[in-house]
Order: sequence, then C-alpha cells, then structure tokens
Amino acid sequence: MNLFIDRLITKMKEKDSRICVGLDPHIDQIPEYLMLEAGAREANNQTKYLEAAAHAVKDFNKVIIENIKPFSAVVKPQLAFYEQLGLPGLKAFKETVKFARESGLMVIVDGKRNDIGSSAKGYYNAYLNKENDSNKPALGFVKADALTINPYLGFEGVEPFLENEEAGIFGLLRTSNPGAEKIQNLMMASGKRFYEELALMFEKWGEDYCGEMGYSNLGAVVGATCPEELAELRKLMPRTFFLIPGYGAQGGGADDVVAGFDSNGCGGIVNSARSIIFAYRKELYKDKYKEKEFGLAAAEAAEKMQIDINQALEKAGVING
Ligand SMILES: O=c1ccn([C@@H]2O[C@H](COP(=O)(O)O)[C@@H](O)[C@H]2O)c(=O)[nH]1
Repeated sequence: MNLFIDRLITKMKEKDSRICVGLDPHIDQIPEYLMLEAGAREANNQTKYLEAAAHAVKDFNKVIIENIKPFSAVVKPQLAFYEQLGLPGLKAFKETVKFARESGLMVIVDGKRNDIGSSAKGYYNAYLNKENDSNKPALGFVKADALTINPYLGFEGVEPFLENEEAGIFGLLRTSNPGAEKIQNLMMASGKRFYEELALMFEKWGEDYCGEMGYSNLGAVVGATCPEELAELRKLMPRTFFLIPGYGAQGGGADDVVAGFDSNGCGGIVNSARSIIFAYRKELYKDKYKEKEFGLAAAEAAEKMQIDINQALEKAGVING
C-alpha cells in the first residue's frame, strides 16, 4: 500500500478528516510577538530581515502543525510565501515539510510547477524523487508526498511527475479564483467547456496510476467556489481525487464541497489556509484567544472545519454519522 493515493485515503479515514490545512505564512499576519522574538523588527537590512522573518515563519508553522494534527491528515505549504523570503525562506520551507512529515502529516507542496518534459523532470527531482533509486546519491530538495502542477503543456509535461508511485500530483483543472471562469469555462468547438475536455484528458492520463481504492495518483484541483463545476466533474471523473481549495477566506463553505465527494464520502480533500492558521485574528476567535494562543485558535478552526464538512456530508446522506 505504498501508492500515494492509497496512503492519503487511508490516513484521511483513520482521522475521519477531509481537510487539508494550508501553510501559507502571509508575513503581515504572523503574530507580532514571533516577529519581535526573531529580531525582524530590529533588522536594518534585507538580509537580516529575511532571516528573521523566515525564523518566525518556521516557529509559527511548528505551532500550527502541533495544534492542527488531531484534525487534519494533510498540510499544504504554498511555496510562494517561502520563496519571497529567499534562501532563509526555502530553509524554513524545508524544515516545515520535514517537521510536518515527522508529525505524521502528509505534505502536498503547492508550487503549480510544469514545463516541457525534460525540465519538468527537474521539478520532479526537487520535490517527489525517490531517495535511493540506484547506487548514486539522488537529486532532491524536499521529500513531499505530492505536488500541485499545471497541465497546460500537455501530457509530456505531466508524465515525469508520475514516476514515483509513492508520490502524487494534483493538476489545476477548475481553479477557485474569480477570473478562472473566463479561461477554464471557454466553450470549445466540441460543445464542451475547456475544463470538461481537460477533465477527460486527466482521466485518461491517470488510468495507469490507480491504487487499490480506485483513485489515481494524478489528482485534480477544483475550487470550492464553483460547486456546479465540482458536481459535474465528480460525475465525469470517477478515478480522479480532488484537491478542493477556496474554503473559508475565498467564500466556499461546507455545503459547497459536498458535491466533490463520491457516494462513500471519499474522493476529495478540502483545503483552507488563512481561515485556519490566522483564526486568532478573526472576529469569532479574537476575544477568546490571545495572540500567543494562535495555535489554539487554529486548532478550534480546524476542528470546526472537519466537523462542518462531515456534517454536511451526513446531511446530504453521503456518510453516516
Ligand atoms: O484554484 C486554486 C488553486 C490553489 N489555491 C491555493 O490554495 C490556497 C488557498 O488559501 P486560502 O487562504 O484558504 O484562500 C492558496 O495557497 C492558493 O494559492 C487556490 O486558492 N485556488
């Protein structure tokens, strides 16, 4: 049972959780005391500031991971927030991935990578490579369980990412942002929308990478903000597992994501970043938790999201309570 997708489904079942916590450390929302302790406020040049901010990010992530792990099987660090901190940010990212995996969580790196096949292989090596494939030391940056990719270059840009059966990928299909509709919902000459055509390609591309539970190591990203497309795609793509972002801060809610799951309550994982990791700043929790208790606020928000989604599935008759 080494296939990524089988491990993911098993872990989600063990925790009875369909949520993924986004580790998106927006610097302006990191608790001020962490920035002060790390020396970010006294830094008088960029080098010192980036080092201090990256230190604060690493400390922040560790507290979040410790607090949300009872409620989530997976975290999804968004690379953009680490790259903006330069080399110290990449170091913080690497330590975060390692800490999350040591804490028993699976890690989906959100990098939306892709290129022509020969260059895509480089991204594969960086994030998903097997550690010991031969007698030679292997290439690699971090050991993630999965990576988000962009399928725009076609299958030869996707195939290199599927080499390691222990690792998975999620290709952008129908994204959660408002502007996505203008491109992804374009009507094609076939009478199908662009995302529908792409969905059929995903199903075909993923067919040789299926696990024991019927889902493929090639998953798809479909937004919680477009429940109609989510419902349609679930029917069109029986072997494709969905990563569903857009919950919380972007407006998606529990009832919106129900359609992303199959009749067994499987087939999707719902991501939320800001509304969990920065819950301590939200009206709902602000009076209850002090800044230093941001981890407790994140735990409460994660538990609420876990319960809300499970209850929405129960209400829809998909799972039994
Ligand atoms: O369609 C997409 C694809 C990826 N994302 C990413 O998910 C998180 C969402 O963060 P929130 O704070 O929960 O809004 C972020 O990393 C995005 O880059 C997405 O939102 N939509």
